Amino acid sequence: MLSTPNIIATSVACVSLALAFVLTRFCLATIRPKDYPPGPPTVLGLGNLSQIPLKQPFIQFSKWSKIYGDILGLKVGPSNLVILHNPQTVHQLFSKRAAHYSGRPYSYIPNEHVFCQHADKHILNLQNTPYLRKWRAAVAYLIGTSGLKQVVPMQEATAATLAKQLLNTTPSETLDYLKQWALATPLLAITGQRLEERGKDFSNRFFQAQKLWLELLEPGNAPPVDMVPMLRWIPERFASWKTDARYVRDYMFDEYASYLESAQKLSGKADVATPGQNKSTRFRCLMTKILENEVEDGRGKDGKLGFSPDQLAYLGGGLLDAAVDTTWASMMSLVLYLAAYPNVQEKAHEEVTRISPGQSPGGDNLSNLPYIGACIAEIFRLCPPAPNGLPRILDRDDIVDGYRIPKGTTVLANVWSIQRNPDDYDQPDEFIPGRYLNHPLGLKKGADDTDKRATYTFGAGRRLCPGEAFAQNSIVTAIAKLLWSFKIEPAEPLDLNIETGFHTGLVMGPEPFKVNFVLRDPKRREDVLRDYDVCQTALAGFGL
Ligand code: HEM
Repeated sequence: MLSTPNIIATSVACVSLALAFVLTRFCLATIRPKDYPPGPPTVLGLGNLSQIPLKQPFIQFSKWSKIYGDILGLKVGPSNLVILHNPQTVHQLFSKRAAHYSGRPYSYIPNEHVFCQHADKHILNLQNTPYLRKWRAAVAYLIGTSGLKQVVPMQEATAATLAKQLLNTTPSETLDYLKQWALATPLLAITGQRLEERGKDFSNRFFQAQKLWLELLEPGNAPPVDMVPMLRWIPERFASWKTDARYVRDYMFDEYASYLESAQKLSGKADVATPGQNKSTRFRCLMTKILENEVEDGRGKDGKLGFSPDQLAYLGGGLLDAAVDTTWASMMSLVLYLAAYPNVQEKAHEEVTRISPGQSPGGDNLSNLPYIGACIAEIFRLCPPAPNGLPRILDRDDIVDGYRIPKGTTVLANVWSIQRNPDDYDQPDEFIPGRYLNHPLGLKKGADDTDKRATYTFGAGRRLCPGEAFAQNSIVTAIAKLLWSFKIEPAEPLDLNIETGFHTGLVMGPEPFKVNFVLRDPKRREDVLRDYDVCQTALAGFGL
């Protein structure tokens, strides 16, 4: 029999041994694995964690890629992080090997404190499963190039509302109107709700939830609960991330349900009889269409596209959340650059007045604006709202260009760096929209275009953003109407420097700036108001 002191000594020794084992295992896991892609030397216990800047890490990744190569391997504590810096590898992994590179990494806070019982329904968290394919099939048809026609009047109406609001604004209010516009368009198209009817409280709650949500998702803001599980047990009064997560969860829970409710109401509505048209003009938002199973060639009628009410609520809510901040950031960058480059703005204005001399542009005219399209493409290249894209998780061991990438590695594409590569783009740091008129991918003469895309701002492969065409149309419509009526003038010196003039975070956009929207001609005030009325009448024709 052991005496009490011996039992205590043995227990202490066992616990110490167990702790030493866990610690050693942890430290060994922070060392670069064999044949892993090269990167800066690691520190025992931390890997490269202490060397990765929290602000705009993509700039440091880009610098490292010049030293260690296009496939950069880092250790974030015990986890593996691989960052791709060339389009061919992005294509090879995200498109050709999509079966293994299309899941999203697990993260404790979103899963256990935000999505909770709905973790298997939110697009941000969907893994590479048959449900992801069903989700994307329903959405791709409705907001892809072919399904977008019905949304055009909504995009025109929210753009006309923005122009009307900018008639009576101060430079400090401008960005707020752009923000409301970025929410109004997808809110109407996806959920059938009009922002005017939901009011300021809803809009405040929406943007507060987005802000907290993006902060929670941004590495370094919340404590590293994925790496140090003990931190999960800290009580809420010492862990503000728990309060923030609750705010976001409640927003999703309440508002996603309200989106479903309005979609259901629209589903029950009778057709609207519009004089001179024998076809139904009743408006059905994207969620209503899915509810009615009205998808390409009746594919939905056999039940394959059926979604449960909770699934549909999270489909619409997740889609809306993904649409707003990204579009707002792109629109702000575009306004910022047009104000800073008056020559480019003049050329874009001339293009709009050429195709629509007497009235604010709309309808088919909007698909005939190559220079404005080039300005937007150039903004996507220079100021991608997600400079590192969204992370993918590798679901098996893989060999890439001779390097071994272990299962469970998080893989990112450094979009910012890829789109500023001097081998591909002339004067890559300059705002030169004309490059997209000279070459469909904006590439310089002689650059290899194999497996390259015009932009990586919307990602690549199986998880490519399904809202690309929707965002593009919304921005063209709004900027064309604004440039037709207004001149955008700086109200203060503008900072275009990515390190000082742009905020960091999961969605990157310009720091607040001030510009004036000056009417090009006092007579245009009437035109703006008339355009607003025309667009409102068009909405009424859809029963809205
Ligand atoms: C300029 C505006 C936008 C930008 C820059 C943008 C960018 C992105 C990026 C980088 C991704 C990740 C892609 C990947 O993993 O490869 C993404 C995903 C997504 N985007 Fe967008 N997006 C924009 C607008 C929109 C809009 C308007 C919608 C909806 C109407 C939308 C819906 C989504 C959805 C649902 C996903 C998740 C797809 C998935 O995980 O399978 N986005 N977006």
